[in-house]
Amino acid sequence: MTSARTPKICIAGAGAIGCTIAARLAKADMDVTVFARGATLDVLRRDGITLTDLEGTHQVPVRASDQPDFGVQDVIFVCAKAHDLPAMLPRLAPLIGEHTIVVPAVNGVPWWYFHGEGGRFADQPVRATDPEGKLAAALPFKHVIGCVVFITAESPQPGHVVARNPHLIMFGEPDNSMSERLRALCAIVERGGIEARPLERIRDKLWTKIIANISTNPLSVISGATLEELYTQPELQETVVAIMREVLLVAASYGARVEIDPLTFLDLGAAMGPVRTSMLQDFEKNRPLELAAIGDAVLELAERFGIPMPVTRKVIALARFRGKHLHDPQSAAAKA
Ligand SMILES: NC(=O)C1=CN([C@@H]2O[C@H](COP(=O)(O)OP(=O)(O)OC[C@H]3O[C@@H](n4cnc5c(N)ncnc54)[C@H](OP(=O)(O)O)[C@@H]3O)[C@@H](O)[C@H]2O)C=CC1
Ligand SMILES: CC(C)(CO)C(=O)C(=O)O
Repeated sequence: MTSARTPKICIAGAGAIGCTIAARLAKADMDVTVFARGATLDVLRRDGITLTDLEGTHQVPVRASDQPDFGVQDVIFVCAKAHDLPAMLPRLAPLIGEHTIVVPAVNGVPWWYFHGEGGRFADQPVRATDPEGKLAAALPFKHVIGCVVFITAESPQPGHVVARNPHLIMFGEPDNSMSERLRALCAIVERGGIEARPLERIRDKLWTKIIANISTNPLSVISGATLEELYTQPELQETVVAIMREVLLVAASYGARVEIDPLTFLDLGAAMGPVRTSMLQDFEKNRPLELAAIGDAVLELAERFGIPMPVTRKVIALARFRGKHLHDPQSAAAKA
């Protein structure tokens, strides 16, 4: 991002998070193009995005394409599930120029986690998130700005999204610097009415979000519970807290400063209301579950320090079992 002209922004992935960000930025008259596909692409071209958030319902026209032929972009928000990135990221190559910023708005341990900061594991891959090294090969690390998405959103039908909590995204350079481009990115996002915070230690907040996701998303698939239920019902709360304690130890081993204790987590999470996690939404739509980035990657990082995670491991396995059997037409779960 180099000049004072209106920045070109691509939102790649037109689901719950992608449509929320795209609608907010397009509504603020920014130069937004959505990289979408299938039925969603048709809806976006015809009706634009219909976003319901705390400010009401907005119908926002957007440009949309399934071909990366709309020129080099200043910022690309990658808004797909972690397991879809190896197919999506290489397709975005024509949109990436020397100064393009790429922001993966994706839950879990990012594939770039060990890049930029130095330390004991410097430049090592996260195998669970980038098993074949396709992401590292598709995108030079210098383009990446990390982010943590604190938005809750659901897409009941293509091109429609409901996001009823306040919108907050935290951003940070992988090398922890407070760069010009980081501040410029935050200014763009703020113009769209999304609170944007530039951080010097993005990994601290990544861990905060990882703790939220790993302690609730897989358990929501097993139980069908909302965030409010997971954080308040005694039968579920005990497992949520056990997972949080296990992950806090891993986060601390990597030097992360997580300021929220498990009890405060419960209060904050319960206040989010009857939200269905993105993993529960995927389960109900019979889609693959984001367990590699949200679950396996944390187990992988724990193993490097020899930290056992018995509760977390079992809950991930149970969620995987449910997901797998829902996809198997012969299973009782699929026939039910
Ligand atoms: N939903 C939420 O409340 C939150 C989600 N997150 C995280 O944000 C990320 C995005 O989640 P969410 O928006 O919920 O996910 P969705 O599944 O709603 O959206 C993902 C979108 O990406 C599209 N997509 C996938 N692969 C491609 C491709 N190769 N080319 C074009 N489009 C593609 C999908 O298209 P198609 O439908 O055709 O498959 C879909 O529209 C995830 O990591 C999630 O964990 C973070 C915070 C909260
Ligand atoms: C809403 C929240 C925080 C639940 O863990 C989330 O990130 C998700 O649904 O994936």
